This record gives sequence, structure tokens and C-alpha cells, in this order.
Amino acid sequence: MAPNSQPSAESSQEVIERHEQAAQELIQDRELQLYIEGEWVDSTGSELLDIYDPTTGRKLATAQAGNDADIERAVTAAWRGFETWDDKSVAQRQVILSEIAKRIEARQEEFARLDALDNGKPLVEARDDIDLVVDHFRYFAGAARTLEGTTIPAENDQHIETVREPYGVVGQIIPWNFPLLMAAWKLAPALAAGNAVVLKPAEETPLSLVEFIHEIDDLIPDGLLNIVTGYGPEAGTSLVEHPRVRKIAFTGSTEVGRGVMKGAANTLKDISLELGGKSPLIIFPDAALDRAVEVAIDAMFYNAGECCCAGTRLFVHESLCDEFTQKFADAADDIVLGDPLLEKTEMGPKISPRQVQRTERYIRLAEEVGGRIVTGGKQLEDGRLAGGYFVVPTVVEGAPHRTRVAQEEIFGPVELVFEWSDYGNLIDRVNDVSFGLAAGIVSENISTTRRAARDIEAGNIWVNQYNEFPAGQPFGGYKQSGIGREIGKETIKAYTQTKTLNFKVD
Ligand SMILES: NC(=O)C1=CN([C@@H]2O[C@H](COP(=O)(O)OP(=O)(O)OC[C@H]3O[C@@H](n4cnc5c(N)ncnc54)[C@H](O)[C@@H]3O)[C@@H](O)[C@H]2O)C=CC1
Ligand code: BAL
Repeated sequence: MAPNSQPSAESSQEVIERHEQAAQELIQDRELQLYIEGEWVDSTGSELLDIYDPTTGRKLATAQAGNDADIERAVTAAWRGFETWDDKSVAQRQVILSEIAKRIEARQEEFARLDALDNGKPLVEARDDIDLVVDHFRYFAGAARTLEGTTIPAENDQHIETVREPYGVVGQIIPWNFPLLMAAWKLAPALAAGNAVVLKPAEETPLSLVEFIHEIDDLIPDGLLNIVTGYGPEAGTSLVEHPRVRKIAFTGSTEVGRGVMKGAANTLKDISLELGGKSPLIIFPDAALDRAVEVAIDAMFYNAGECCCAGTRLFVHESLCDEFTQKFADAADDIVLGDPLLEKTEMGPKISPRQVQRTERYIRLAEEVGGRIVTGGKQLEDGRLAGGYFVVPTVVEGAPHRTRVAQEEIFGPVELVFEWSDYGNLIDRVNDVSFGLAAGIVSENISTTRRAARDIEAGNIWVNQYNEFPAGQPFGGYKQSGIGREIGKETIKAYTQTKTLNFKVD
């Protein structure tokens, strides 16, 4: 199993030095503060949280653990920031959001390196994240101009119209798997719609967001954007339950999402939830084998499997199952696992020892129910990375579908392969999970793909590809994968409320 289970292990000196040098170049201050009303300030409490480099297991920085009083300050500041933002014209807001995109684009490589260091994702993937951050700010800069009201047909002595107004102050809570990208998914539409924000990043990965603020703080009014680092059950709960926070947007586990929904109910605020998944990828008999393998590798192993939409259940038609599974396992073996700061690396470590242990637990569960490990499920052999949180790409076949390993989110690089022959039975199994976030289909036949896309219960379906997130394409889940959609045009609307005006016409 992964070396993470040996706490005394150390990465090699070469890796440690590379990471220390990157940390010195990229992190302005290794004792992070909260960002409230345009200033870097200390928490009113004294609790700290340590941020670790998942490649070496060594400490990178220390953040402050925000508490109720810090959230209170941030919310008050945000209402002041909202007033200034609300005074700006939509065209002025558009210019500022476009300028944010430009600033981040100019420093793409630094932000990518920072996320590679803090999250452990390989540089090649981190660069994709930052490209998408830029794309999102550009898209929502434009979308700001599209918010329109309506005129409602009425009696002759009445004129009814609706306008869309921002909520005022919204709270946002994000996870660690795409640190700056998840911040952009949340911030860009909220600001474009005219809101001010209090955002709590994940405990594990605040570094790129802090650098983002350093980069853009001269562009935005004080209080418009406030960052409170801290633990979920404290700072997160406080934000969710705050009576003057009018909406909560949350991305993370389904379990915590359920609690967020209950917490938001106390003050009846609007919510959007982007939660877990157990997404299927279906390989039809007419699929081109090489392309199918490529799509399946991307679907499962992108970001070390730490994607809510990862294609973790691979349904392969019986006519090609043996050949496909072997090719897929060989391709999984060929993934270059290693130091995310090296160009050649295709998969880095997982985020934390907790996530390694969770993945290992599911591999054991798969074996216990009769699953056969086709590849992986063993120790990383590169001793230079001994201190890191690595899990080797793993492929399992033969685990029954109605078992925990086939039903629950693993969030690690573990693929379960299922053989199928009858289409009706396939769709029954595909939909036989509580989640409904995403799915993939590989076939050369358009009727086949359209029919399957219609039959699958999921919010996002990729055909002959996977993991594409261009701004403008709505993303969100069916069933227990969430509520609401992000990154599409409707998202900006979801950060507004409707006001109806009824005029008496004499
Ligand atoms: N949908 C997605 O993109 C993600 C899903 N996950 C899933 O969640 C599992 C656990 O990972 P975690 O990091 O523990 O996820 P989590 O759901 O605990 O954390 C996500 C965010 O929610 C915050 N949070 C935690 N408890 C909270 C509470 N009571 N009130 C308000 N905010 C709270 C955290 O501080 C973090 O910012 C993973 O194994 C994976 O299955 C994790 C990260 C992202
Ligand atoms: N949570 C957004 C993207 C993903 O995890 O796949």
C-alpha cells in the first residue's frame, strides 16, 4: 500500500529541496492571515491550522482558524462592500472581472505551480485549471450584461415588470481538489450578479486563493471579497447559519452538503450544492478501442481520481471486455506517478493521509466482496517519494454492483470494471446508485449515444470524451449529487432574486 501509512518515511533530499525552493518563490507569507474588508487581519481566536505539501508530507504554511467572531466581522464588511459594488454600473463590474482574468492569465504559471505544490496535482493539469479560471472570469464578465427582467401581460390599468437583484452577501465554501478553479466557479458568477462574498476555502489548500487576493485586491472595493480560512464545523457552520448571509454555495461531500442544507434551513436561505458522485462510463461494442481506453483513463485518473465527477464505474460490453480491460490496465500502469512539479509527471499524490487511508479501505472492501485487482493496490516503488501521500492507479474487476465499494464515492484512483451484455440491465445498474452527477459514453453511433444519454440519470454527460468544463456549460447533479448548476449562464441568475413591480396606470 501507499507509503503514507509509514509516518516516519521521508522524501529524498532532491524532492524536498525542489519543493522548498518552489515554496520560497511562490508563497509570499507562510503565516497566512484572514482577508476582511480589504485588509490582512488576525483572527480574534488563537487556533491555527497547518497546511502540508502532499508530495513530501512536510509543512508548507500555517493558516488561522476563523471562528464565529471572524465570520461576523467578514459578513459586516461584506455588506459594506456590497453597497460600493451595487453603486457601480454593470459595465464597470464587467471591466473589473475582465481585468481579474487578465491578471491571472499573466501569472498562469505561478498559480499553476502553487496549486501543484499545495494540492499535489501535476503541473500539466494545474495549468488546465488556471486556463479555466481565466475562462470563467471572462465568461461571467460578459454574462453580467445578460441579466434581464421581464414584462408580464396584465389588465390595462396595470403594468407589471420583474427585475433581477443580487442577494447582497453570499457565503461560499469550497473543497481542496481544484483549489483556485473552485474559487473561480463560485466567485465569478456571484460578483457578476452584483453580490459581495465571504468565502471559506478548504483547510488543506488556501494558498492559491490567498495569492489571487494579493494579485487583485487593488481592483476590487474593500469588503467585496472576504476570505476566512478555518475548519468546516466552525467557520463553515458559522457562515452557513449566519442570518445576514442570504445564500450559500457549497462544494464538497454529500454528507456535509446534507448538513449545510439543514443549517441553511434555519434562516431559510437559498443554497446551491455540488456534491459527490459515482459516475459511470459506458463502452459500447462499436467503440474504437484505443479511443475508449484514452477516455477511460482520463475519466478515472485525472486529478488522481479526486474529482466529484470521476468515471469510477466502467461498464464494458462483453464483446470487448477482456481485451479492453487488459489495455486499460496496461495504460493505468503506464501513468507516470511522481513529483507534480516535474513536467513528465501525469499523476501526483492524494491530498492527505486521511484520503489515502480512505482509498486503501475501499480497495480492501473490493477484495473482501470478491473483486480481483487487475493492477495497482500496491506500494509506490519510487523511494524518492517515500514521504508523500501516493496511491498507485488501481483497476478492480468482479466486485458485485450492490456493494459499498460499487455504491460509495471513493475519491481516489480506483476503477471498478463491470461487464455488460443486455442494454436494459446495463441502464438499471448504471442508475442504481444514489448519485447522479456525471456519465460518459463511448460509441461511434450517434443514435446509441443519444439513447443512452437520455436513459442515464445524471446532470452531465460526456460523449467520446470526459472532464471538459468550458465556462458556459452548466455543471451539477441529479439525485444526491447536488442542487443547482454552476458555470453556466443560469448560474448568474441563481445569484439573484426576482423583484416584481406592479404599476397602476391611470
Ligand atoms: N464534490 C466535490 O468536489 C468534493 C467531494 N469531496 C468528497 O468528500 C469526501 C471528504 O472530503 P472532505 O475534504 O472531508 O470534504 P468536506 O465536504 O468535509 O469539505 C469540503 C468543504 O466543506 C467544509 N466543511 C466541512 N464540514 C463543514 C460543515 N459542517 N459546515 C460547513 N462547511 C463544512 C470544509 O472545510 C471544506 O471547505 C471526499 O472523500 C470526497 O468523497 C471532497 C472534496 C470535493
Ligand atoms: N467539483 C467540481 C469538479 C470535480 O470535482 O470534478
